[in-house]
Amino acid sequence: MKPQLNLPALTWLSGAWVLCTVTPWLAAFAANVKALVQYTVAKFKEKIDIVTFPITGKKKIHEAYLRSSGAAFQINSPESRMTLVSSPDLIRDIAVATNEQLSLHAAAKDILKPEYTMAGFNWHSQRGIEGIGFVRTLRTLLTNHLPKMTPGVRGIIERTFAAEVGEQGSVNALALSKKVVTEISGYAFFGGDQVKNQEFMEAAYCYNEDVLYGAEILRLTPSFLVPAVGALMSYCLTRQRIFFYGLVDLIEGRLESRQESDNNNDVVQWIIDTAPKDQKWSPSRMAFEVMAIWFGSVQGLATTLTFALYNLCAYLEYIEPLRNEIQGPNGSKFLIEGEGLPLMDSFLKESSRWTPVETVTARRCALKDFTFSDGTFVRKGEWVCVPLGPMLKDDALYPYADQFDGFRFAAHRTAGDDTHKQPEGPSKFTDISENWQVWGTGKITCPGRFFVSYVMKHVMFFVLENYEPSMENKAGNNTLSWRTLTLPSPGVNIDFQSKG
Ligand code: HEM
Repeated sequence: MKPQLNLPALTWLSGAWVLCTVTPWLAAFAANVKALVQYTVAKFKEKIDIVTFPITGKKKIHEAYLRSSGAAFQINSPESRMTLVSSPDLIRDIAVATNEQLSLHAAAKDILKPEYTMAGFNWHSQRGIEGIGFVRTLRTLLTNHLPKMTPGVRGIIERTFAAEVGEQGSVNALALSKKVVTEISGYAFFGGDQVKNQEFMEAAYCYNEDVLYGAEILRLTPSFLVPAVGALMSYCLTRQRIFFYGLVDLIEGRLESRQESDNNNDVVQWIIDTAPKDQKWSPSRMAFEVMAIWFGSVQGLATTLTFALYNLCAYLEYIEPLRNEIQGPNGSKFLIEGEGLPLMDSFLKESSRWTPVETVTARRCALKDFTFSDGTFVRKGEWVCVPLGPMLKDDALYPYADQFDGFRFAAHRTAGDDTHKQPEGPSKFTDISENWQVWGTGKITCPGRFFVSYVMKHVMFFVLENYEPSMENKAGNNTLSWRTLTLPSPGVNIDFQSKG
């Protein structure tokens, strides 16, 4: 008998074979498609994050900080992926990293594009290779000189307010702050004679904004076009050249008349004196150094002062105690010693906590792969930062952080009993601490902070002595966010009524 084909069995068998071989393949295919879709969505989201970062970056950092419960977190920014750390241990990792590992200068170069925006200054990525004379210049020599500057500084403030406000009037707060800060900084940096050179001071006044706007355009330009756009920009930024060559002339003059220069007490002279002797800096190199410090100095100080004036107008109840302080013995002491005024000091510190200009600090570019002590890995070329803005609004660090308390940092015997206690006790505006990252961390802290405190106190002193300030538009939004910055909104005026 011929063997018969068992068709149903065969059909079942081939069906089983198809199921066994094709199903896993189908499953793998589906898994791959799913992974591809997920990857594409993630990449797309990353691109959206990057494109929208200038507008949403600050908010994203704040939200991620709240979710992180103290752990490191990552945010994509147009320049690089940022790893943000807020716990003391991880901040200490940044503080003790070597200059070859994490670089402030490389991150600053990415942001400011100085080779195009600062008259061609292409500084070294590693801090310290070309000396750090600027730290002694600002931290020691300028700070020690502050009390001697007081008559000159008071004269500048008086003249600027007379010209911009008069007996009373409504003026743009940022423009006024920039004017007065530029004049005082000019006096501290270049000396009394150079500030009389109007063309030079006009260029110095505009230089910061030219750098900021120029760098912003280059950051928005596709990378392959940056060299061409940058070269064109350098050509157009004529004020940078006026400022640069003005500084070169000033420095050459100082170097030629060495004897006379010994009488100069200003930043230009101290940069000449502290320049690394073994590197034989040219006048141009010294001029670049002054330009870089000038940029760091004027913009941040003018914006911080603007916010302090805003807060004085927003919280008018502080005017009376602050005025009593300047009219008492603390006021006279400040005019002689250039420091003090504990209530004013606390008010300025609270103002910086309330409205910090920068949301991140200790920004560093990893020059090589870097691993934090908790194992968080940062690839070469990426950035690390500290989320300063969210930390300053954290109840765990600042009790009732969502309330403005102008005297929270003052000793309670001077401030009264109704203020919120800081767990660590009273502190000064210029103090450095683990929680107060406003001035930086570790070996890189702001050497200009004593100058900042001195200038802000003098301007506030003058306002309290002479005016009753208030916001012209009380309901308006006075600030705006761009990237990680908080800036004064355009057109915000303060009404200065004569105190009578
Ligand atoms: C309110 C205004 C200011 C704030 C909030 C501020 C803040 C800072 C911070 C946070 C750093 C450290 C940078 C980092 O780690 O990322 C720094 C560095 C620096 N600041 Fe300021 N600063 C201000 C004004 C000034 C002024 C007025 C000057 C000059 C007179 C100045 C000169 C410098 C210099 C030269 C450095 C670099 C220090 C170094 O590399 O060792 N700053 N500043």
